[in-house]
Amino acid sequence: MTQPHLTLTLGDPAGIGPEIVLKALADERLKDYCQITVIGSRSVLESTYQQLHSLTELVSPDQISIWDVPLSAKDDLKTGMGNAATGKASFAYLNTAIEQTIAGNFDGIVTSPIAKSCWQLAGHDYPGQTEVLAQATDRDQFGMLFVARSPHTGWTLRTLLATTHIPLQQVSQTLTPALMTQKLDLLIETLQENFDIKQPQIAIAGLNPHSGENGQFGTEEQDWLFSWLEQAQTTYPDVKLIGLVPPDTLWVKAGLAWFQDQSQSPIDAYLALYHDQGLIPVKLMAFDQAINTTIGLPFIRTSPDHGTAFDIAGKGIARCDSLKAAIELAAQLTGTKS
Ligand SMILES: NC(=O)c1ccc[n+]([C@@H]2O[C@H](COP(=O)([O-])OP(=O)(O)OC[C@H]3O[C@@H](n4cnc5c(N)ncnc54)[C@H](O)[C@@H]3O)[C@@H](O)[C@H]2O)c1
Ligand SMILES: N[C@H](C(=O)O)[C@H](O)COP(=O)(O)O
Repeated sequence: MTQPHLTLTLGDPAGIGPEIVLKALADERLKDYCQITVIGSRSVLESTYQQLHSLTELVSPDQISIWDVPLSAKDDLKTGMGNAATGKASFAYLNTAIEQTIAGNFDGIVTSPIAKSCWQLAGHDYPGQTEVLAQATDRDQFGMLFVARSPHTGWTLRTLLATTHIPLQQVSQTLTPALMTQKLDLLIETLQENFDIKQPQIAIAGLNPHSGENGQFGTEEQDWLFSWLEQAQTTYPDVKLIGLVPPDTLWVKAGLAWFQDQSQSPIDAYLALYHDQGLIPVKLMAFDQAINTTIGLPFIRTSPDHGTAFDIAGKGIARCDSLKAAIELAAQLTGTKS
């Protein structure tokens, strides 16, 4: 089987993207999994290399495949200071990757972090890269799945977010039976098709404290979530749906399976109802291992679970582990894409 040819976008050029790209690609083992072409500014990679190669191990830009998307001469680039120019540049890197992947020149996309605020400054009103990818591929059913394999026990934590970049006060009104069904359908398809888990066990979080405590602390569970779950279990007799688990204890066994013994949790995936309900435990346990995987696209797209880290950009101390894990997962899943 030929190796997948992935494209890796540079992300916001003022963030840690250029540094972690050169750090990750310094690992020769990645060549065992895939070919990689970086899409971004060659000059930014060269200046990052000049600035940091004496502090940390980096691959030289002349040793890697780069699809150069130059910064415009007037772009004001200061490492650690995202702005409209860096937002414009990172938006262009992503769109070039999408165009070339749709054209069949790449098998999948790995995206380095962008700053949503810089996209806004550049006039691109998207909540993130996920929505750009979905719009460009005409997909209205897609999901944000975080995948992380424990370096302690080998157990894999998978967490799908039912809602993502919306204000907390909008979560309850955004959650509907149709949305939950859409996300659960995608999750089950992904577990069965891409992870070869034919009869998955999926835990679903409640929304309110203690899942509403019989309506005492909120009524969404009683009003519709419990009946939706019952219906969903009937729809999927081969899948074990567990819930609505009170969110404050939902992750306890995941923690034991992550740090102590994988048999502590038989759960193949967690369905969290909103961004931080799912990502606080993911990033607490697995910050350096977790991979953001967009499900529902016609091609594989992964991304590290962290952002542009403007506060440490240019210091040579950013870790590339999550990016490397994203590259490895993209290579692995490209082979299984149905
Ligand atoms: N995948 C993505 O594109 C992605 C993910 C999350 C946040 N963001 C965006 O990034 C910007 C900054 O977000 P934030 O500050 O909330 O989160 P962040 O992940 O950029 O940083 C949070 C903290 O973690 C540290 N950190 C992050 N990545 C690290 C790494 N690889 N190695 C060492 N330390 C690391 C940072 O120094 C910072 O202290 C925002 O605009 C946000 O929207 C993008
Ligand atoms: N919510 C993700 C995280 O915290 O890692 C990230 O912001 C996703 O954003 P994109 O849609 O731009 O991948």
